[in-house]
Amino acid sequence: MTTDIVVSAPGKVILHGEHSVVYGKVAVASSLNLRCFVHAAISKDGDVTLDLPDVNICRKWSVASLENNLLPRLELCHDSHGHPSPPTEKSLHRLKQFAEIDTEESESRHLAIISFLYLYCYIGQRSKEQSGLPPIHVRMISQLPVGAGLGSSAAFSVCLAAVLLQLTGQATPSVHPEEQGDSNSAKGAVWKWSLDDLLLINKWAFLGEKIIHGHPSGIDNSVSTLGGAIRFQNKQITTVEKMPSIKILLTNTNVPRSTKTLVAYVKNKHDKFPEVMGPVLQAMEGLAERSIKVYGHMFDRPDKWQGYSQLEVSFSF
Ligand SMILES: Nc1ncnc2c1ncn2[C@@H]1O[C@H](COP(=O)(O)OP(=O)(O)O)[C@@H](O)[C@H]1O
Ligand SMILES: C[C@@](O)(CCOP(=O)(O)O)CC(=O)O
Repeated sequence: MTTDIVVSAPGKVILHGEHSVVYGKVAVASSLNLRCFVHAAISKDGDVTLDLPDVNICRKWSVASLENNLLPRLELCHDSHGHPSPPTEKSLHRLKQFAEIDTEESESRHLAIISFLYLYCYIGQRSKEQSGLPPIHVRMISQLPVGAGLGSSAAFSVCLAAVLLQLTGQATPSVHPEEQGDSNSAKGAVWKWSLDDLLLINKWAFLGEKIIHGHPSGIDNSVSTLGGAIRFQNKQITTVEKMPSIKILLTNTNVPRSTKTLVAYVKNKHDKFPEVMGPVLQAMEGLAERSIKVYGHMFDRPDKWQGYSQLEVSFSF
């Protein structure tokens, strides 16, 4: 059994279509060179530990209490497409009770605990390695600012899904043949996931995102799982093959905000003013499609400056 692993996943920037992607419009996102790292191991003390120093959380539970007091009280069901469903109202209440989180007013950072417990129970009970839930120690550290729109929650969810699937034998990376590292051991080697495993990780990471976000489009977890740049619409992912290397200045205002609250704010506007919001979302899609073409031209031609001025038109709208 795998006992000691490190996994990382990148943050993202949504270049076009932030928010409109939630309403099925085309969006473009690119991964960033800022990553979330998780170290996970089978623990020797028989406990489950969740250590999240970035959000000042460290919790420990015994496997026995998780198996006896939480797992049997959760409604773990699949939707009509066979995908794992987010917690029902009842399950959410029980998760919060178990984690001793205020059931009425929980902070966004506490959703990381709920997400962990739900994914741990759901994935853990399907373990191919052992009967019963595994005792594990999980520590996560991120280079991404939390709540700054760079996909910290998605990178968190991707790392979480990947380590849980790997520790329970449901997904296994293999050493990349051309990058073996030290020939006597796997140390220094580059590990790669198969596409099937990546899609499995993405599926579970989406569940984590649903817990933290409410109603995510799925773009963040998809680009964080697959890397590179993607075009995304209604859960359909296409790699943007002709993506030029461009410079983007990202500024952290140091004013954190909750994506869940912002998405709910836009939904409220959409519900109240559909005749205004409809054309706005359509226009955003037009800009996304136009920009994909500009990226293609920039990729093909060595003189990128002309492309930058065309991109400026998209961004200045
Ligand atoms: N490094 C981390 N450690 C623990 N939880 C994290 C971390 N990064 C993100 N999260 C979870 O994601 C939430 C932030 O998500 P969100 O509001 O969508 O911001 P972002 O735009 O950064 O994704 C945090 O409150 C926490 O629940
Ligand atoms: C606002 C939205 O388009 C992107 C959210 O990104 P972030 O979690 O704020 O980094 C929501 C979504 O696509 O699910």
